[in-house]
Amino acid sequence: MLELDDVTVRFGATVAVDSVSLSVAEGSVLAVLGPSGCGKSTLLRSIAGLEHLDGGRVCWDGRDLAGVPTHERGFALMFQDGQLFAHASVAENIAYPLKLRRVGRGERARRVAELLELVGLPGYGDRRPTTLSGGEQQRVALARSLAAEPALLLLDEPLSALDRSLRDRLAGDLREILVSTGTTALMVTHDHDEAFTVADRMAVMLDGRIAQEGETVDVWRAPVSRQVAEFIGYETFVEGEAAARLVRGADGVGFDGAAGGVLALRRSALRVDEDGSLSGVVRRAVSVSDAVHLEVEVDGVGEVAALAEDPVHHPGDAVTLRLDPRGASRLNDARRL
Ligand SMILES: Nc1ncnc2c1ncn2[C@@H]1O[C@H](COP(=O)(O)OP(=O)(O)OP(=O)(O)O)[C@@H](O)[C@H]1O
Repeated sequence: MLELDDVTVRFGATVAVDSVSLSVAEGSVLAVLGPSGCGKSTLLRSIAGLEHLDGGRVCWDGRDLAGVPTHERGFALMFQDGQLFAHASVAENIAYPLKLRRVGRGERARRVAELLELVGLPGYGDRRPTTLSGGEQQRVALARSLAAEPALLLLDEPLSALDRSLRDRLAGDLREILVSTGTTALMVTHDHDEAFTVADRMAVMLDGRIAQEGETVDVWRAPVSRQVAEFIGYETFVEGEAAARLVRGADGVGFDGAAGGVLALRRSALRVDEDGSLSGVVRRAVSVSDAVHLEVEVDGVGEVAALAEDPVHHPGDAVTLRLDPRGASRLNDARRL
């Protein structure tokens, strides 16, 4: 089990990691999710032993790792660009950590075949990394990271260099591979969908601090602050009477406008529906791959982000919306960190 206790890392006047405490249980996957510059890579590097800690402790199974060099921690690292050795074959790349551990030739070949199978690239052993697609290269990098059966796998934006559709597919595969191998992992990413797909738990990091940590579904459903909500994809924020009006008649939200607080809504929470109880006027309509993104001025509420299935709505059109409570969350100010 990995435990971080008040970890702090400074670069001059910049506090890149500010008193971070987190744990990752054996066999589970934690995603540290945050915007560019929030300190997530520095946090990962400090776990790997690549940064000097200005405060706090990094412990593995109860043992403080201060003074334990990177190569003796038993952790593996995987980066955005897999950093494969271009001059070596795929099989040699994957076998590299095994060679370092003096695993014999026959056993190495057996493990390489097994790992290529695991990452969906059987028969690719003799290829050079430069002849592979970006997604295939990341699969090879993952196989190499898993070769030595690391106690902890540290993943730094492992899918960021890939295009969207490939990233979605590989995120699902990554999840399956980590679960099937029982790997304990910590992944840093700025992509909330990726965090949701790959991890069991999610820690949202803002300005060097952990703003919220919990099971991915819980963080997804109940962000503790507007900043966290915005970062995980909530787009509309309303309060007071406007919020009460929005949820009136929608079961399951239970928002009392008079009690204060903010109602956060994902775009998917407001859908065009001819039986919907909210009426408004379309201000903007943008078609995306499988839906239409609308901005709708709702009477007595203001402009909200909504979703339509067909591209039949134009600015100025009157529409009615239905609220789906699964995409709505009441931000609880009391729990704000
Ligand atoms: N070696 C360094 N020297 C000085 N400042 C640094 C150093 N490394 C990181 N920083 C600063 O620390 C802060 C956190 O950087 P870090 O790379 O950890 O963020 P990040 O969340 O991983 O961002 P990104 O997603 O853009 O990589 C930033 O303000 C950055 O400029």
